Amino acid sequence: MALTLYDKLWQRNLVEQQDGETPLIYVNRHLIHEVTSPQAFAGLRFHGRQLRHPERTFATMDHNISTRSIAIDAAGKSAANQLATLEKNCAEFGVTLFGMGHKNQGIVHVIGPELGLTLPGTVIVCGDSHTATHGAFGALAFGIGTSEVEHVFATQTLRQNKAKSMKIQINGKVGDGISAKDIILAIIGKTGSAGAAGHIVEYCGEAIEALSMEQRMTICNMSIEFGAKAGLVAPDEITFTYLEGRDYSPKGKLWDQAIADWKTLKTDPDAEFDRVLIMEAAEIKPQVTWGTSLDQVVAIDGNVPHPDSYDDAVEKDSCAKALQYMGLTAGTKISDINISHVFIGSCTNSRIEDLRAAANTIQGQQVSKDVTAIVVPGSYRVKEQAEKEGLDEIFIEAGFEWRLPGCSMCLAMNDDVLKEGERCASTSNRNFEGRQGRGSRTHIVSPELAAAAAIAGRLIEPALLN
Ligand SMILES: CC(C)[C@H](C(=O)O)[C@@H](O)C(=O)O
Ligand code: SF4
Repeated sequence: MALTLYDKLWQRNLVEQQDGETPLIYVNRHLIHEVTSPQAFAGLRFHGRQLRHPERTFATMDHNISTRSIAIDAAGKSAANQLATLEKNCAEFGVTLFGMGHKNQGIVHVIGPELGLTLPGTVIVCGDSHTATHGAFGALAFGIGTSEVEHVFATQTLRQNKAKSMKIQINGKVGDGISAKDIILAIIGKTGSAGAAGHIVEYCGEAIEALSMEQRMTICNMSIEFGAKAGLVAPDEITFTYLEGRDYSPKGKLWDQAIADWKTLKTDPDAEFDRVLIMEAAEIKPQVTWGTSLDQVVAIDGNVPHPDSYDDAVEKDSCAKALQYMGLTAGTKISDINISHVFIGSCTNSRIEDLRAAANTIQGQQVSKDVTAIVVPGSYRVKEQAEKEGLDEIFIEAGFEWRLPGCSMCLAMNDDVLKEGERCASTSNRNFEGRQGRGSRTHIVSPELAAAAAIAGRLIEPALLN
């Protein structure tokens, strides 16, 4: 029988499947952070259990750390408490921790791939919804709840039903200046924010194959934002080149064996998907979200929609509510929307290529006097690389703040918080009400568009900046 990539991943990681029971799958790598692990460790302690395979779990501090200082208490007491708890738990249970200022520290979904912890064919879980990011390597990767984190700690397995499959094929080549972020936002605009609910999405087609690993991660990262359980891209030469020589990648003979195995990880030509969506790359323009869900998105040359432009009563209503929350009037040109803040960061767009793209956009120009702009690298390794290339200086000279790695203003769990009514062009992945601070207004965009907006003080197509 012809199999999809997902079928193959499922088969190779299935431990046990009994009639009438939820199947059990093996977990190769378990990533944890300070927010969703404390109760799971407490559960282990309560039951007097150990980790089944402590060497398969890796911890980092990312969500509520300060981006100004590596002091553990720099972002407040409750953050410090959570971070100290993670430190204590990792020491007690024998888990490798990349803590404050460690050279491997960073956002969990940035460090997994860059350390070579994320490998094709494996199952990777984390108590975090953007675990889908790692699917860019042809790994089955998804977020789990805290009680599941405890289950994985204790057994290195997970109870899981097989999901449905969906193929999203992007034909042809994207136009100049179109980024991976624009592709995924255009997909979500087309499907709606529950468009892939319950499905594992495989992204394919010429436009996807042409993407670098970092760009593929941007796409897979946002799979969860239209309801997908996980996203996948079949591993290829681009994947292998990226992984070769990374700290935890296989070496020597094992590397050769791994490559031979990974080459089999692709959907068979006649395999069938439960759903298929086909789009043309050439039709995708730079995207901007105008509302409070990811499918409330238009092209940069478009206008803020009117509630009456929707036939569906629920959509009409959510458009009206979003306009009110966002302080926008229907019909306004997107490029007439002024912004007060720019955030370049998050597990969607804080890797070296994102920072290069943003730096390249602003070269020689100054951040608007009405805008506060921050750049938060995704990890210490990204930060180090960026500084080696002089990107930090380009940002600082233009008037950006160059911060320490972390989740930062993606969800404002630390002290990088917007005030009520402040409007941010953000490279992160969620524009929900209050996401970047109570009453804050978020426009999700690519790194290029965020950088251009910082200079112009308004949402603008990067190509029109000069
Ligand atoms: C804190 C964590 C549970 C959460 C998630 O699961 O996604 C966060 O990373 C987010 O992006 O909202
Ligand atoms: S950067 Fe944002 S989306 Fe990613 S893990 Fe952190 S809070 Fe979640």
